[in-house]
Amino acid sequence: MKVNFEDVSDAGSAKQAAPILRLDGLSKHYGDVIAVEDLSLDVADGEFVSLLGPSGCGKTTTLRMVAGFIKPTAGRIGIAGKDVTALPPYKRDTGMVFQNYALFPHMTVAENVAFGLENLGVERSERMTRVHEMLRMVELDHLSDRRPAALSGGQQQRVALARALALQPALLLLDEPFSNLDAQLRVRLREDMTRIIERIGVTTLFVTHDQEEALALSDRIVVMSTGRVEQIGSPGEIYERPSSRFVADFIGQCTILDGTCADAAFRSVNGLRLPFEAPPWRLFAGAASRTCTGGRGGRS
Ligand SMILES: Nc1ncnc2c1ncn2[C@@H]1O[C@H](COP(=O)(O)OP(=O)(O)OP(=O)(O)O)[C@@H](O)[C@H]1O
Repeated sequence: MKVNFEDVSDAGSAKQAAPILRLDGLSKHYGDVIAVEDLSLDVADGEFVSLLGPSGCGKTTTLRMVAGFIKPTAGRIGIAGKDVTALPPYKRDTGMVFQNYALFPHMTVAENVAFGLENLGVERSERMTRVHEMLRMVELDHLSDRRPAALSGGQQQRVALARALALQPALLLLDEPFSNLDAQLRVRLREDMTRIIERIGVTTLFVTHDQEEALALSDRIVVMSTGRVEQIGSPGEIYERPSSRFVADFIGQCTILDGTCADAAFRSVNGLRLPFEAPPWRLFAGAASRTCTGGRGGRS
């Protein structure tokens, strides 16, 4: 898929419904290692898109190029109507939540959430209003004076989300935010986070290697393998019409007969063997406040 990059700068004009994120031919090579190769993608306003694939497929490199922490070898990145390819992270209008929370240990919860706002020059009273609004949203207002070490993993990750959202970013970047949490907490935090993200309506790019998570949460999924895009589609499309053996294998461990996923194939989800008609997002539909039509019910 190739995109025309020229109309990104029209995002503020009346004629567009320009994407919030546009990647055009994005590549990253480390010598002979191809981390990401020729990735093009548009993410619409309010969309929740997952980068999904096995370890080493280039998900994190892609997210970090979008955030501005890694310089692409080739290609361009547009965010909210601006070519940001050459801009530093703090000028990109993104908020990021990392796998390991990345909170400042010497600061209180409120100070952590306020930190980015201070850097942006938001004045004190506005800063305090936004900090408490965000902490109320993640239900941690009562812990605003605690330091991160006195919080559980789930609470720390909610602080990290509050910190990212306090910046009111055009694009929220989530780098495996649930992977350090135990299974039960993971599901609970996932529900909380997706409810908040949906309420705010912020456009989100989410990195995960967890098929079930991607199927349950996403409007669209980008399946990657060895730096390349294998398929982009809604959870329903990816699950029911995998475009390659790799996608079929990776998404559902379905049985492949004669090169196609056979109708009789069964998929394994949480140790259960499910027939094709019971796609896994249905298992999460209630938990993740989703409809049963696939992922987030498709806002696009
Ligand atoms: N600084 C680097 N130097 C050389 N190779 C790198 C570097 N960073 C990443 N790579 C390689 O680029 C490829 C993509 O890495 P990346 O971290 O993006 O994968 P990933 O899909 O996020 O994997 P994981 O799920 O394990 O985090 C891998 O083969 C990795 O070894």
